[in-house]
Amino acid sequence: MSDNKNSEFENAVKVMMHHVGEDPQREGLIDTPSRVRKAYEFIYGGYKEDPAEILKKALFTTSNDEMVLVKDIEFYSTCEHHLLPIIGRVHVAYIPDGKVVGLSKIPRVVNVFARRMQIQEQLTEQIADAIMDTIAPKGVGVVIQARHMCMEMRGVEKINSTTTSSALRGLFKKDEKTRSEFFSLINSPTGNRY
Ligand SMILES: Nc1nc2c(ncn2[C@@H]2O[C@H](COP(=O)(O)OP(=O)(O)OP(=O)(O)O)[C@@H](O)[C@H]2O)c(=O)[nH]1
Ligand SMILES: [Zn+2]
Repeated sequence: MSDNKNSEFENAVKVMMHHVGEDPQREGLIDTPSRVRKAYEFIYGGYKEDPAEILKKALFTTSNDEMVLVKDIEFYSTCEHHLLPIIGRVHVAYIPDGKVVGLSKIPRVVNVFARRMQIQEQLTEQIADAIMDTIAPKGVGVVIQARHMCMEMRGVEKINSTTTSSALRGLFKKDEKTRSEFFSLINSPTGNRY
């Protein structure tokens, strides 16, 4: 970002601090606007990345056509209404059709979409659609379980509620057996992790 844009952002942070009753000039806050800018550049770094490009970097030919599930991918996002954290885990499964993707690319794609201003349902769908469009598998299933800080720290103040959303494509939508296999794998305990 240019110096001009950086100071524009940092001035906005000072305005916000002043608005809530702080003195942006007090010693402890002097460097805060630039820290907030750097934190935002990371937290919203997903706008600069292309999920299709990430997935295409590691596509391998296969004859395997059984379900692949990457479970418990933790993520941090922010809701587009209050810019407060959404904290949760994503489960992503797909059934290959001639191609498998490098496993690490799935959490990478989760990060790209999570590091944007989001609502949970859209995040769920974007992950499913990116995999469907780029790998062209027989089907994709994505489930997200998350906590919304805008429902905990403020607003309705419910600290124990969890929101679950799902996006099903191809066989995961059409075939009852695939869908139940997916949900039972998600719900089965991971045990000691191997
Ligand atoms: N569907 C959906 N809603 C969300 C998500 N994150 C936050 N919200 C909701 O977005 C809504 C925004 O509602 P508004 O009435 O415009 O905002 P508000 O006055 O701050 O609402 P309260 O949170 O109820 O105080 C709230 O009900 C939030 O709970 C999300 O990921 N998905
Ligand atoms: Zn919110």
